[in-house]
Amino acid sequence: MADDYQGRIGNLIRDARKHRGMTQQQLAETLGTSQSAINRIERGHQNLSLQMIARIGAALDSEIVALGAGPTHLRVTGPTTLTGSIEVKTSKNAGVALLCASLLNRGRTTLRKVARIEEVNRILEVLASLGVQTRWFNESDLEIIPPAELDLDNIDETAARRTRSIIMFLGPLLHRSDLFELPYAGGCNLGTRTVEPHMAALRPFGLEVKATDGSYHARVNPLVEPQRPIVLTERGDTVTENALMAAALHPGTTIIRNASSNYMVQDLCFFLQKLGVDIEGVGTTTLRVTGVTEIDVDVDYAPSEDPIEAMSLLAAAIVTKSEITITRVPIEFLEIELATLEEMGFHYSRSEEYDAANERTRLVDITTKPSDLHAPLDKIHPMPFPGLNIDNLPFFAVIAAVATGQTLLHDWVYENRAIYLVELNKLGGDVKLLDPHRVMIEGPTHFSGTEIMCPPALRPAVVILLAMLAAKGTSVLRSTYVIHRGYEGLAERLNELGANIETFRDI
Ligand SMILES: CC(=O)N[C@H]1[C@@H](OP(=O)(O)OP(=O)(O)OC[C@H]2O[C@@H](n3ccc(=O)[nH]c3=O)[C@H](O)[C@@H]2O)O[C@H](CO)[C@@H](O)[C@@H]1O
Ligand SMILES: C=C(OP(=O)(O)O)C(=O)O
Repeated sequence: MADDYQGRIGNLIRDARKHRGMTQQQLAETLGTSQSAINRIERGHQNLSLQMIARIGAALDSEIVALGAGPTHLRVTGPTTLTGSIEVKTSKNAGVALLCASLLNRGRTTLRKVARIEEVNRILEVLASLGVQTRWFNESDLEIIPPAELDLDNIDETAARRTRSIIMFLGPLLHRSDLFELPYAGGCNLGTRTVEPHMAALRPFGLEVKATDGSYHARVNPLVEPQRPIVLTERGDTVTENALMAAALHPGTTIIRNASSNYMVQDLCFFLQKLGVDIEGVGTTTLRVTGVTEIDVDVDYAPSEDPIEAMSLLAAAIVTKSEITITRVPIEFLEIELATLEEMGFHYSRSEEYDAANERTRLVDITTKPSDLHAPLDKIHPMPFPGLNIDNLPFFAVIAAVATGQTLLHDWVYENRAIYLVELNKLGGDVKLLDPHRVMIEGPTHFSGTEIMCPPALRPAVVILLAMLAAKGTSVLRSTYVIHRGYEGLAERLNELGANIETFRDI
């Protein structure tokens, strides 16, 4: 039995290592051991101490090697000053949209430099359960090959329920099946997130959905087609993407009004254009889509960089008063954030613009200058693009905390996200919740380290981590899955800039 147990652990470690794209040699170097020792461990020929298992789990930074030891935590020693250069990864939100859109294509889809994050992993698990073959190569390129028929009865419900993005299967699937079920969408716990706009946008394509027992029961009438422009009642990102994907395989022209023109929608449009779908109005709120009856091409596409990760890194530099260079910043999706920061006294320089690999999105490199910030004259609130991005709003909480004066943040969109920002008080902040949508933040704050449980929302969780970087002493951030949902190797990459963040598990 003992041998069997060691063998199973060895297999888990090998799978997790491969999943991270690491060689045995690389893992050995991280752990300060030899490649042959790793080889022995993976073949189940090594008796491992619990401590060693925990160290391997931390090095692989993976929930897969939980080995019953539970979630990962971060121990941060501050205050930190960051130096050096960091590259922005491609976006979570385009990544998941493109994975869903790959279901439109009967040919092979290759996506370049996809962020290796848990949200992507969950969608890959769902795709695998439907019979889609996916394969990572070159570390972060992804090949997706669909089967002739999707195995819709076998959908991985556990994976599906952990992401909001599963809702974007509706648009492509309505072309694949007349009757199917999808588990309810999950994602960040931000209060009620309606799916009604999705149903309204897809009804003109014949989709009727009944929501019961934790599932959406979908029935498609293929004879129904849009008779007039589809007017979205909300300018939402995923609802626009769903309408686009439904329109892509609808032969004829569909007009979508009040469409989101946000970054992930643009990436999806560029991808669909490569699949042969004609789309006019990309970057505006009226999209004119002329679809095709079948898509069967080998397509290669590189999504653009993540404006939210870029904002997170800017916030890291600002709260730690550091000079760092953030490369590959998608500038058109960060202009209002930067203008607001400039009004607050933030100094930086930027390079000339250059093209992202999709040849459409404009990028710059930004070098931050340590600055003394003051509160803005007006409140800060988000708007659909080209406004200040709703996912960037939480970062203004930790920035406002280090600025002198009072800043009002108004998150009119989410019922529950602002609430988590009050957690900054545990680190010495002065954040008052005026109502579920508004927080008043008074600075400057001298953060000091403490232990905090990760809020169940990605951006607020990262906000707390950034405050910990600036905090004096040791902090612990517990249960960090939610961060891995949207950021690849954030702790390791911040450590490369000089942060002191250790990943550990309870054993
Ligand atoms: C996978 C993905 O791409 N997720 C993004 C997407 O989620 P997603 O498109 O799923 O966003 P939701 O549909 O949840 O919309 C967010 C909230 O905004 C409200 N709303 C939205 C638009 C509008 O014009 N009026 C309005 O009231 C909705 O009712 C909802 O409460 O967009 C959100 C808002 O940009 C981002 O936070 C998410 O990161
Ligand atoms: C709210 C977010 O994501 P999701 O839509 O995946 O929950 C986010 O990216 O901050």
